[in-house]
Amino acid sequence: MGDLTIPTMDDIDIRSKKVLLRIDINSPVDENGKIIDDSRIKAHIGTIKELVDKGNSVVLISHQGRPGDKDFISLEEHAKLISKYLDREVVFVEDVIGPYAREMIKKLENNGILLLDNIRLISEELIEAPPQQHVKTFLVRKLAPLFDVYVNDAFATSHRSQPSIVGFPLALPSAAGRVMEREVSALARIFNAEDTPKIFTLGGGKVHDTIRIIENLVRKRIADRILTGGLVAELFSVAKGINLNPKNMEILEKLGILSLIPRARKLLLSGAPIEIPVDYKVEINGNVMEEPASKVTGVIKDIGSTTAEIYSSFIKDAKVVVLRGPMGVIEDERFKSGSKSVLKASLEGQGYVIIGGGHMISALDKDMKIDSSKVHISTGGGALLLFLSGERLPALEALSMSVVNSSD
Ligand SMILES: Nc1ncnc2c1ncn2[C@@H]1O[C@H](COP(=O)(O)OP(=O)(O)O)[C@@H](O)[C@H]1O
Ligand SMILES: O=C(OP(=O)(O)O)[C@H](O)COP(=O)(O)O
Repeated sequence: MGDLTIPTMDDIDIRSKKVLLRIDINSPVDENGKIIDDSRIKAHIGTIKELVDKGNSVVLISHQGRPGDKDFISLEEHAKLISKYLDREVVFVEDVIGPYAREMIKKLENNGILLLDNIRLISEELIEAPPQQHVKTFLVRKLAPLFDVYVNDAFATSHRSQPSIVGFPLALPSAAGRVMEREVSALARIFNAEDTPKIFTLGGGKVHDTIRIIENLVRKRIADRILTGGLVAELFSVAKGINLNPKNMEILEKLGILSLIPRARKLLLSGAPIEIPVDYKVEINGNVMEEPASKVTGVIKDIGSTTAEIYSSFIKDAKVVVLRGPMGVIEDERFKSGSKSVLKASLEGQGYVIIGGGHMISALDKDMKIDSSKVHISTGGGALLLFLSGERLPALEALSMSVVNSSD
């Protein structure tokens, strides 16, 4: 897979084997624990189908949420959805490494599919440690001997150095699944020096994460231009000395964003190519208005139409456009237009487009034409940005350490 030297499913003997397949079907759920978006489940169907069609028996593992959180639930509903999309039986096993799970795995016949329960029921899965340590966990020692091959298709979890991600590659012949392969090869294009200018459109609410990414992008000179939106734009506007009025400052303060001002200032003073909005769409007493950035009186909810136009013209000339995090509060239809404009310009432009993060993807309209040869919609959020900012992903490191073809 390019110069990343990661084995794919084409590089290992993977017919009529017992395969342990790590997927990421961690999905948003409602207050009753019901899955409300199953796009991550759908993404893995191709990999599962290919493995089953090659006569393998497949045991699926995934996490869902984190212990203590409302979305930390069993994978029973996930099994039903996988079964529906595959149009084959998927047996849900209410166990992970106990005798029942191991017996079910041993008994599994060719072409059979099991989904074990939430891997984070095993506390070891929450520990971040190197592969050499994780290969010694109960989780890996109990499961690895039951399999011939490990396949990791969980790109969206590849920034975690957890046992189910980094432990198994040291214990079994391993490969990247098709989702992982597609993600990495599409994203590796970003690092092609010839593909310039590269434009990063970064918005949304995870400002602490995003400033770290921007620091990496600037230090490594990866981005030719960074267009900011959402709360990220507000931070950089304040750092530039623009008065956003007390209402917006209060919101930024409550979210702990004001503490990031010194870092944002340092970036701006270093000459980083960071663009901020010249106007905003604001809400005043329930009404929507557009105001120049220097004279904001309402609560900022989106970039303004002049900013959307300027951003769109930059985007249209780019060779690579990366979009992550919406330009505004897209849950409210009235504040979706900034995100839609930059998405539309990206899809209409000549450049290669990478869209990540659940919110920006949900702003894509059904009638927006997506040319799959130049648009990559990533399953990843944090993993995507870390990869693009040049950080090494533990999942890929571990796969590159695995012994290819040792199953022969
Ligand atoms: N100006 C703004 N003020 C408050 N929240 C905003 C603003 N712009 C965007 N957001 C919020 O950011 C959230 C999405 O950000 P984030 O979780 O970082 O994106 P993603 O899910 O794509 O990774 C949305 O809930 C949206 O309402
Ligand atoms: O949803 C995920 O990450 P994301 O919110 O950054 O896309 C992955 O499933 C990783 O989950 P985690 O952040 O609980 O380790």
